[in-house]
Amino acid sequence: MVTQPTTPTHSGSSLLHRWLARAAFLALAAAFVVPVLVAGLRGSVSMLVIGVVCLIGTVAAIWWFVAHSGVLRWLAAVFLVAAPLAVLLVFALHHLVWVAAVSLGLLVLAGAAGRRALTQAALAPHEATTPPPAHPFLIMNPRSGGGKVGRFDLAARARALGAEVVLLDTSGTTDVAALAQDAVRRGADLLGVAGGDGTQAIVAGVAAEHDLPFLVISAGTRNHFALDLGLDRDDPASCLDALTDGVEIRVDLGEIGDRTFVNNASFGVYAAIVQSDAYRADKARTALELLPDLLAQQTGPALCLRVGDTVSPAPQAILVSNNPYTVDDFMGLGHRPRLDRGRLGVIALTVDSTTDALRLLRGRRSTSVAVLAARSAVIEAGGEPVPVGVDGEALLLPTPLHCRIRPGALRVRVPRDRPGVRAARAALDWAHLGKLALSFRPTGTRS
Ligand SMILES: Nc1ncnc2c1ncn2[C@@H]1O[C@H](COP(=O)(O)OP(=O)(O)OP(=O)(O)O)[C@@H](O)[C@H]1O
Repeated sequence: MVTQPTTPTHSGSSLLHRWLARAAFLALAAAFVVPVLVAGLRGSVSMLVIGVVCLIGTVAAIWWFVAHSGVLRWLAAVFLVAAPLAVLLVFALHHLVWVAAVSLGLLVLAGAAGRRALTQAALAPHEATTPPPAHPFLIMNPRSGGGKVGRFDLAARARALGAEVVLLDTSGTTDVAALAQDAVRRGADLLGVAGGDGTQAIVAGVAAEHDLPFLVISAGTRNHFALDLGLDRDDPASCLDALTDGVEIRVDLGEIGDRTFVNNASFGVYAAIVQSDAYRADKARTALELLPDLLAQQTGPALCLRVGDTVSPAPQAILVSNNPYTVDDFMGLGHRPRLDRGRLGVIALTVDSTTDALRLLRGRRSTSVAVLAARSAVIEAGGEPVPVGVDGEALLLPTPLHCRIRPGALRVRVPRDRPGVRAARAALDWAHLGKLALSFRPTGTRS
């Protein structure tokens, strides 16, 4: 088996966000230096004094604001608001409102650049440059996504790029793990799948076992893994670019018993919802509306969830995910901004009454929902087998079931140019921004 050396690289995005951080500080400094300069050039003593006092005072106030709490922080905040107003007033009296306008513009620019820098930094995974694979092996499911393999001519395109392609015979169930293991024995140096997330998970497990890079081709219906990797879900052919112009990122894998999952394992009512047609079509609202009825009709052994010392004695639904979802919705229908945090996301629903069920519609704030992040979780059901959805595949598994995260277990080869992960608005943290501006190493590494 061949493993390629990995060379850390200054990825375009990490360079970009460090320069954005520096630009934010330059704009901030310019916002205060410009009025002082103009005052000096005009030879106005009052303007110069006010300008210098505000400049020095602002630097001190920023420090007080960042480094202290309580009254000192409040006083610093008052100064930070009052200083620009004082400068504005003095410059207005000297008919130089444009100077204040330029200053204000620079402040807005500093804030925007700073926020953008932190948002990018929060999302950009560390990329490594590795040589293109010499013997890529790809499994393609012609039935996935209603026939995307055929529609996008994926097999011919991949073969033209030097890949060995096996099309699944969907008249029966093909053992995709055995296919992948055989390819590794024959010298494959990359494994990939054009198909649903269930197939992605099985082959990703084999790739991780041999520390080989894995290629995700978004040819399924939902492509949740591809979405959270920042790949193009509308054009699966674009994923093949990774074969010729790709970089590697490392992501975590989830494990349930001896199976690998890339997205989630769902239990109880969640399992039913995840496998429903409404969910398959991404109709989150419809799936949500199913919930009260499903809870009322629920059958099967009672579940018990253990996460460290926390025990949920009788949840009706449990969702364990490879890294936590942004749970603005508790259905796990959101997305995961990072896949390399080394934590499982765990959501448990416990509903004792119809009122509770209705409260669930309020989402995360409902008292019926527990949201946790942990390295492992155990699901018990009195030793009975339970239905589980593993990356959307319906299984019946024996209990107790141990779930755990395998940090950085999977090398994923992605196209250098790709849409990327949807940005969540970052808070403007100047201390963090300062560190970013002064850093000369690539950021976005695992923490
Ligand atoms: N290993 C396999 N061998 C043969 N057929 C398979 C295999 N895995 C899945 N199939 C069949 O292929 C079809 C498509 O399944 P798959 O999960 O790949 O894609 P999908 O359902 O379109 O995507 P998603 O999982 O995102 O909803 C299903 O009818 C399934 O039964």
